[in-house]
Order: sequence, then C-alpha cells, then structure tokens
Amino acid sequence: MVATTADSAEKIIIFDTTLRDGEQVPGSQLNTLEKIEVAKALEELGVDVIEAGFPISSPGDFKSVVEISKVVSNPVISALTRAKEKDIDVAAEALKYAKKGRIHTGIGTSPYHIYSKFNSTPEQILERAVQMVKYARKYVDDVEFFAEDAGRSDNAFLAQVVEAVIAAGATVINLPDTTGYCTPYEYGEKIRYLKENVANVDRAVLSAHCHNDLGMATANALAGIMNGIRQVECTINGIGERAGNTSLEEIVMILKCRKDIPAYTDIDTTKILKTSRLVSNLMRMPVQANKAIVGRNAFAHSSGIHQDGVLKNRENYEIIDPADIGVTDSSIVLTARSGRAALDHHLRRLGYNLSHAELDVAYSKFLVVADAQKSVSDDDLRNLAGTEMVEDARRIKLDYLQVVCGKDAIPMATVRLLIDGEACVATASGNGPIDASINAVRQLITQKVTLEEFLIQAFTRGTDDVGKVHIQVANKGKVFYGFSANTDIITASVNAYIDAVSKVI
Ligand SMILES: CC(=O)SCCNC(=O)CCNC(=O)[C@H](O)C(C)(C)COP(=O)(O)OP(=O)(O)OC[C@H]1O[C@@H](n2cnc3c(N)ncnc32)[C@H](O)[C@@H]1OP(=O)(O)O
Ligand SMILES: CC(C)C(=O)C(=O)O
Ligand SMILES: [Mg+2]
Repeated sequence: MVATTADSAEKIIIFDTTLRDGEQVPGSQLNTLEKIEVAKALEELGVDVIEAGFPISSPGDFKSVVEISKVVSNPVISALTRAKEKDIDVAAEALKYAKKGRIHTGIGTSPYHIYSKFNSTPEQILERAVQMVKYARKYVDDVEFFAEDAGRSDNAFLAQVVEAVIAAGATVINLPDTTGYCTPYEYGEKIRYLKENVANVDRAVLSAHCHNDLGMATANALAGIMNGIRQVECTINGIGERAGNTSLEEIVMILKCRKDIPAYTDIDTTKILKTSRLVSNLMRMPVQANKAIVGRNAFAHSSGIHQDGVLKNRENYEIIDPADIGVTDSSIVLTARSGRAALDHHLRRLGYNLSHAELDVAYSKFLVVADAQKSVSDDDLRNLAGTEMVEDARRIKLDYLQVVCGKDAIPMATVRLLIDGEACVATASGNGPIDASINAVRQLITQKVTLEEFLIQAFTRGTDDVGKVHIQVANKGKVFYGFSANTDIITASVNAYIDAVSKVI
C-alpha cells in the first residue's frame, strides 16, 4: 500500500504514450509536425515521460522520434522496441539527440504469448528478456522493460522475469494489462505480489500500462498505485489500441481530487482541456460528450434542481472545480429542464436584472423556446429579456395565427389581434404565407406605413433553429424598426411587423 500520511505522499511519474499507443488508433496517425506539436503540448502540461514512437516501425516514426528529441527538453523521451537487437539499435539511433533518452523494450510473458505468439518456452522468453535489457543498457542508462500481457501472466513466472531483468539493469518495469482483462482487485494484488516476492524490486520503478477493454483501465492503474506502482502509462483522452488506455486526465484528476490517496503528479491540470482538444483535433478523434474530465458535458448541469444546487454552492454537485482543468465557460446549460434560478443566473450574466414578476414572465416564455429547441443560447435569452417582454407591454398583440400554404395552394392567413384587449379577426391572401399574414394584419391596423426592409435570418444552428425577423417601416419620413424571433418564422414576421407599427402608433 502507499503510505498514508500527506507528508509522505508519493510522486507518480506520468508516462504519456499518446504518440505511440494512442497513435495505434486506426485513422489517427500523425505526421512529424503534428507529433512535435503534441509533444510540445505534453511538455507544457508537465508530463515526465513522452513515448515518442516505435522507431523501427517506419521511416516516418523514426523521424518523429528524432525531431521530438531535438525540441523537447524536460521530459524523458522513450522509444519502443521489441526484444530484438535490430529494434534496439534503431531506437538508440533515433534517440541520439534526446537530452534524456529511454529505450523501452520487452516481450510477452503470458502463456498466450509464450506459446501461441512466440512458439517458445518460459525459459527462452526469460533468457531473451535478460539479453535484450543488457543489450539496451549498452546504449542508455534508462531502460524500461515491458512484460507484455502481464495482466494474464502467471504471477510466479512474472516475478522471476522481473527479478532477472532488474538484475540485468532495467530501471523501470512496465506491467501491462495488455488486453484490459484484469479487475482492479486482481491487478492490485499482482503488483503487491511482485513487491513482496521480487528481490531488489525497489531498485526499479514499477509502471502500470492498462487497457480499457472492460472499462477498467483507470481503475486498474489506481489499484496499481495503491499497491506500489510509481509510474502510470496513459494517453490524452484515453485513446489507444482498441478501447484505449488509462486516460491521463482521469488518473491525474483522481490524485488531485482524492486527498485521501497519498500520491500526486506534477501535471499542470489547467492545461488538460487545451491538450485534450489539441489531440482530439489533430487525431480526428472526437471526445465523447460524457467522457470524464474532458467531455463536453463533464461539467455541464442542465436540470433545474442541480443548477439551483450548483448556484447555491458549486460543491453541491461538483467534485472538481472546472477551472482546475481549464474550463472557463458556464456550466449551467439552459434547457427545458432548467428552473428560474438558472434562467435568472444567465440573464444577470447578460446584464438583465429582472424582478420576480418579470422573471416569471420570462420563464414561461423561456420554456416555450426551450421546448422547441434542445438548448437556449445567449441570443435567445436576449430576445426573451429584450423583445419578448416588450411585446407583452404592447397595446397590439398577436393572439391567433393560421396559415394555409404549400405547393399549388393559394396562401391564405387568418389572424386574430388583441387591440387594447379587444379581439379583431381578418383573413387575407398573398403571394406567400408571410405576405398573406401581413396583409391580414394590415386589414386590422390601418396605420399607413411603407415597408422598407424585411430580413429573415436563422441563428447559427439547424432546422429547429429560431428565425429572427428585422423589419424597417417608414411613416411621414421617419423610420421605425421592428424585431421578433420565433421558431415559427411566420409568427416572427407578424410580430416584427406589429412591433414596428406599434412604434409608429
Ligand atoms: C502491445 C503493443 O501495443 S505492442 C506495439 C504494437 N505496435 C506496433 O506493432 C506498431 C509497429 N509495428 C510495426 O511497424 C511492425 O509490426 C514491425 C516493424 C514491428 C514488424 O513488422 P514485421 O517484421 O513485418 O512483422 P509482423 O508485424 O508481421 O509480426 C510481428 C513480429 O514481431 C514479433 N514480435 C512481436 N512482439 C515481439 C517482441 N516483444 N519481441 C520480439 N519479437 C516480437 C512477432 O513474433 C512477429 O515475428 P514472427 O513473424 O517472426 O513471428
Ligand atoms: C508495448 C506494451 C507496453 C503495450 O502497449 C501493451 O502491452 O499494451
Ligand atoms: Mg498498450
């Protein structure tokens, strides 16, 4: 177990493998310039080790490791190899500009790998592991050994291999749950077993490299930490082979958030979101909306009860301060499930300080807009707070509107206006539904105006969007403007016309 007092908190080394295991995602390959951009962002984020690539795999990957080694100063640069001399020679060559270079070599230790991948025996695998660690040590002092599929390896054999490669000079021992098979209890027990059964185990740093096939990659890394792991191999956004790897942001924020776990990292968490977005964009891998820490909804509150609770005290519903990972936008999302507290919060943010009565009016209008759309934007709110409430105070109100239109139909509109509270009805035709509706209104409001401009615009989103109508009318040489917004553009047009003409009257 890790020690239990805050004073003795253990530093966990963050080994980022976004550019190696993360880059094994189909369709997410990066060119050298893109890899350099990610490597620089990882350095800024404060990772301790960057796994820059697998140099023997292609000339492009070789070049990337060379170029990253030239531009990155603080983190160790790690290059992956198989347990093969040629791989190690090429990795050493690629690392020649690295200020701190690490060769990461290894071989499978599970029965699957020993027998059906290598057609070998445990003795031969052990021998090869030792030879390759010694070979890598000829080039660098920092050699990490991976026991591939450690998760499904026999603990006694694994302990034998780990002990032998430490004796051969491995400075870091990576214990991958390559297939994401282990449960956290099992993985934790495996690490504890090695701590208790390997001679000189403390000469090397034990590293967790967990995959997410059963959704347990982060939990397994954490179980490892609780039992003696001091390095976690992880990726931004949890990307990686198949279901991905332990996600950097998750393991880092667990250690930051849970003060009862005596372990910490040197990551500048305020750069997490920025780095996540960069990797997502460059790798063309969208982050799922509900992804822990970096998903679009990770700090979004959309239901009234939660919003009210968060506004009273953020910690009622948030265990992480969004600012800690670099989130700056509001987390209170307005939807039809929001209440007055959330609406008032956003109206005040936009400079509208409404009385209780005004807020009630705005809230009922807000619910109509929110039901018609998926979410309510600042523009929608400005309309509600500005125009819609002015509409309420008008002498002339649109009370009913029916239009008939379509291909080969004669556009007809029936409107009922409340003029000083009195209902007046008219029907008219036109060359389209808007023209017919305005003609019907003109029968009821006889004020002479010239329509000088009529503009309909959608906001920025889809077909469920709000249409904005701007109207300009002239009367006796003076210009008057009308505006309205509605998901129904004909209603918006009639209201905008009434708005303009009401000003003339
Ligand atoms: C768990 C992981 O994520 S491991 C890293 C996975 N990443 C990659 O594989 C990407 C880079 N890989 C590549 O570019 C290529 O596979 C190369 C260059 C490494 C090898 O290419 P090829 O020579 O054509 O071999 P191929 O890919 O068909 O097969 C892999 C070979 O490596 C061997 N091998 C696999 N792992 C190891 C290991 N750790 N140590 C030694 N040999 C290994 C396999 O047994 C197989 O050899 P065999 O054909 O003699 O049985
Ligand atoms: C190469 C090793 C470290 C690996 O990625 C794995 O076992 O998952
Ligand atoms: Mg892996």
